Amino acid sequence: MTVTLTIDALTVRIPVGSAVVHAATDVDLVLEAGRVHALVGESGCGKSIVASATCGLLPPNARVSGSVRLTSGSDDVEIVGAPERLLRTVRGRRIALVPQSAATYLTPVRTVGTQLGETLRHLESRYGVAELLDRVGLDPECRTLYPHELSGGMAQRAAIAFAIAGDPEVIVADEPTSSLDPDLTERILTLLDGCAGAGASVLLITHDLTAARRHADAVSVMYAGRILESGPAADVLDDPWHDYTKDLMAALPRNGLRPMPGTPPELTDLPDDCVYHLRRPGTAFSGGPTRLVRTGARVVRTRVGGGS
Ligand SMILES: Nc1ncnc2c1ncn2[C@@H]1O[C@H](COP(=O)(O)OP(=O)(O)OP(=O)(O)O)[C@@H](O)[C@H]1O
Repeated sequence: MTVTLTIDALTVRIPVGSAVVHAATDVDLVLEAGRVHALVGESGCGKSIVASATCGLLPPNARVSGSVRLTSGSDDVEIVGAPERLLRTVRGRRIALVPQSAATYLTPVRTVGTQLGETLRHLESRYGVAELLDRVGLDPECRTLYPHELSGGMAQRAAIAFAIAGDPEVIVADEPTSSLDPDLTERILTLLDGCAGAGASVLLITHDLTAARRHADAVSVMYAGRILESGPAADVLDDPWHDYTKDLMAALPRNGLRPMPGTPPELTDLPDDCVYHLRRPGTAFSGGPTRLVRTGARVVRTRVGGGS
């Protein structure tokens, strides 16, 4: 059965003291079954907030509008605003999150094996503890370790084992390889490819544009809470249309390491419009109202009445 996760006009505002963080603005994303969709963009642009929203795990004081809809045949579940008892039936079984700070999700006083075993029983999983640890490249002996005995990379792999335990329809992996060496990175990304190959929708949040190019079918580029460009990964990353994506690509070592202009903005009390023109004066894509314009399989945020 084809399952999709459709994020539609997702907007998240988080009050912090007397200010408001514009953590996500009008985010549209469609995750299709059997495909890896990469979400890229600089630190603090809102990628993890989108990840949390897909699993109903936003901070309790967040103000959320828009929709995150899981569709499978005639079964339609809306995540935004769903009661916790419904979310509990969805998390792990239908949508699983590989959190960015993997170690903090484990209970410190129980071994990895005990916690993973409980998760497997709860999800009525078809896997065993040793089998899952092996799939993520961990020695099955790791079952006897406590979370504080895991390195950052081991904790990340343990988090992936928890996420895939229930064969979820959607896997949201928030920088799952940031603490791993190149070999393990490749192994984990290949494992996620395999999950997509078996029918899952995978959202891969990453700073690694080369990995996104190699492993993702589609990519969305995010800046200051907004999607600026989306489309097939090879098209967008080899031939970017938006100036922001061009700047990101030009900053890669293989493209000459040209530094990004300026620095990313604070997301506190941003104006209503896209703000990339403040970093790159003269860009035709930002500076005034913008909207996402579709051309074939590609979508690019374009200035209304003056875009390129
Ligand atoms: N619990 C929270 N309360 C208030 N603001 C938050 C909270 N979580 C995230 N933010 C803010 O929301 C914005 C987006 O953060 P987010 O973590 O989603 O960025 P990111 O793109 O995932 O960054 P990175 O690549 O560094 O992980 C940032 O300004 C961040 O400070």
